[in-house]
Amino acid sequence: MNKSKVFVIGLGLIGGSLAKALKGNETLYITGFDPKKETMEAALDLGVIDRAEPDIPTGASEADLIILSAPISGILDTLDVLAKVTLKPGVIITDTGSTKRVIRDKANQVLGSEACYIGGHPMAGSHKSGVFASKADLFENAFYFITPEDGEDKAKIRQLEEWLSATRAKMMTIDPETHDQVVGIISHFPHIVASALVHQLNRNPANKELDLPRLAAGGFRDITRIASSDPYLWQDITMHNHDVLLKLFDDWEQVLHTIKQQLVQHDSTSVYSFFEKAKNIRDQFPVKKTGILPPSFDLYLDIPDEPCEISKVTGIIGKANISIININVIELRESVSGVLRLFFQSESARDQAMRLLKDHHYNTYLID
Ligand SMILES: NC(=O)c1ccc[n+]([C@@H]2O[C@H](COP(=O)([O-])OP(=O)(O)OC[C@H]3O[C@@H](n4cnc5c(N)ncnc54)[C@H](O)[C@@H]3O)[C@@H](O)[C@H]2O)c1
Ligand SMILES: O=C(O)C(=O)C[C@]1(C(=O)O)C=C[C@@H](O)C=C1
Repeated sequence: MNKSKVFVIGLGLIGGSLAKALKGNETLYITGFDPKKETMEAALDLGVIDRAEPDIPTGASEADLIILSAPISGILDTLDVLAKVTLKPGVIITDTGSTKRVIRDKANQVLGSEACYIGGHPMAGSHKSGVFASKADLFENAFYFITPEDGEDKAKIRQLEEWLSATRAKMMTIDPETHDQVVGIISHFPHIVASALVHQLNRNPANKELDLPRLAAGGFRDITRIASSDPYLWQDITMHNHDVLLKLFDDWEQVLHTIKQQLVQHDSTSVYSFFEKAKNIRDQFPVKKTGILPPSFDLYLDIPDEPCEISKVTGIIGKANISIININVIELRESVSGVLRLFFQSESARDQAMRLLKDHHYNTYLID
């Protein structure tokens, strides 16, 4: 069979996950490049790609689809490199960058008019980075933004969507400007807020004495999970969506100012409305299977108070190559058996872990 060649440039979390998903399509042959030698080797060893390319021009010149999945600055640099390569006629170039306007402008500036660049952005990810965190099902049920230019050849858009359909994501066409505003609200600004909450905790004098992270319960952990993301990636994203974010700071300051004034004035009715309105809106969010806010699938189990009990549990799960995204020990005091709460990224991972632990005679249960 004459396979179409997909060349993935940047084999981290997103490039690796896309490569793995696209490998599920037998009509595609996946090649890859990453400037980090150890990432290339790992991508080959893990079977993420079929072939490692020695450099970008070599891989790009043979490709039918080129996917740019480096950090945004790397995507911009790669466009400069691609501009000097003789590409196959009909090749489609897409990217996964978290902002779209800057990349579209650069593609228009450096690629010839015959080149077909169609922007893309899968709306799923993680606070983890790198090829080892990549997963074939990362994008399942998530939205996948496609940002073609007005007048783009419809057959090309269909072809790209068909190749990307192996991700089982939901394709949505949007223009780059609207895209950047939308992701500013639902992704970029929340990352700033999550990191700001961590800074707020850290600078409070009580932190020195009481070690506040130790005391923080689920709420603080949930809302700040994304603050564990790669700082370089988020410097890069926020600097490339600068104008949208500055406007959102104005909105944010207004929201905080309003609730602050209500508290200053002891206006309990308005304070109630503040929380009630947010709850009503939040409660109507559609339930997601995976995607923008990957839910955690939690498993509880009783553990005896014995040395190394937690590492025994994580060892059993780790051996089966199942990732635990978080662990919480509930009421484990000396000589008293406790409850361990394990968080998984998917229902199937949680259920598999449950079966394994049952096989090892642990008492496991689910709580809604
Ligand atoms: N992390 C997320 O949740 C998420 C979600 C959707 C989209 N994105 C976007 O996808 C892209 C990749 O993000 P990621 O999370 O996979 O990051 P990552 O750090 O896991 O992977 C990036 C990879 O690109 C490589 N790289 C760095 N500079 C390069 C260059 N100049 N040319 C080629 N490769 C280069 C790195 O070595 C690394 O392997 C970014 O543009 C990001 O904005 C990220
Ligand atoms: O789930 C996470 O950890 C993410 O940060 C994923 C997330 C997001 O903010 O929702 C991050 C960046 C993207 O471009 C798309 C998705």
